[in-house]
Amino acid sequence: MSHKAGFVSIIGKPNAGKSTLMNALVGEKMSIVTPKAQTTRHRIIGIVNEPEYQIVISDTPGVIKPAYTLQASMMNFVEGSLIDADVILLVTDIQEKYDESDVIEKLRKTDSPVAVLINKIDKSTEAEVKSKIAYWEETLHPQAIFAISALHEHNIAAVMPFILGHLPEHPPYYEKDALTDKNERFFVSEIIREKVFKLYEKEIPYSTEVIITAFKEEAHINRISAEIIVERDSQKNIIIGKGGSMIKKVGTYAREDIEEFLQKKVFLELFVKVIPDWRKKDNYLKRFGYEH
Ligand SMILES: Nc1nc2c(ncn2[C@@H]2O[C@H](COP(=O)(O)OP(=O)(O)OP(=O)(O)O)[C@@H](O)[C@H]2O)c(=O)[nH]1
Repeated sequence: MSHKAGFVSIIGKPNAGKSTLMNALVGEKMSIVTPKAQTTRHRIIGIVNEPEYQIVISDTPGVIKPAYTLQASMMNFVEGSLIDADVILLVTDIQEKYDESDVIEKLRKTDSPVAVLINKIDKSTEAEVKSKIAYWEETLHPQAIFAISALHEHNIAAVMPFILGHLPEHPPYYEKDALTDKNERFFVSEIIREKVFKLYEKEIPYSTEVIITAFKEEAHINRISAEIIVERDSQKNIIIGKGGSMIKKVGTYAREDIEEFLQKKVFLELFVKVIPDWRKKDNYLKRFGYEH
């Protein structure tokens, strides 16, 4: 029996709905989804496995002009994901307010087949959809254009045949029962980071990193310790909140989701640590997994 396998990269502006689309395609809550821009920092790989094919999907950080070292390193992931992709899915919010010319520039340089996915059509009229389709036809001449709602899983089924049509014959790259190449610790830190994104405002989420410092698996409970890293004492105070009220909320919400994810009882301990200007320091970026 012939087998197809290949790499699909999802790219687009911050908040366009890339993570939501990947979750819809992979069918599991794989990368974190929040209403704030730039929550996806790493390349996350989700894998769709069927007897006759294996699709490896990367969800990339939103394309932005880098303002500091962390963002420059985030953009390296995007460049890398365009080079090794068999299929590129460009996700664009139908109400996009950002200038998308930098994304379009990147795509003009690639030889891989591109589909434009006009997302969030649940928030628009038919006339808006038609005019957006015409715009993308004209601007990029992609191999295909789909009008979708990733959140409501509308028209997602149409994307699969496009992907499969462009996937080369190839043996599987990963074990056929693999869902992702990231480990449980990674997802646990992502869940905690998601709560930080949801509970704090302004620059706080962007100044934060979460490190899992202990992960002990016992028969009926996992004991997990994590550090929330911030850049300044003032941010530490905000993270902790009055009498520890805020950090308690982070801990409670995160623990509930981690228990659901691991299907096990969890004891979660959180610490807040200040590392001045960690986002500008190469050694910390490296340690936190942002290759440079
Ligand atoms: N109404 C509507 N909202 C959507 C749809 N798809 C995604 N969203 C919402 O848009 C927001 C951003 O979605 P994400 O999937 O996190 O976007 P992203 O492109 O991965 O964002 P970054 O990781 O910041 O680059 C979330 O609040 C989603 O629920 C959709 O089809 N319709």
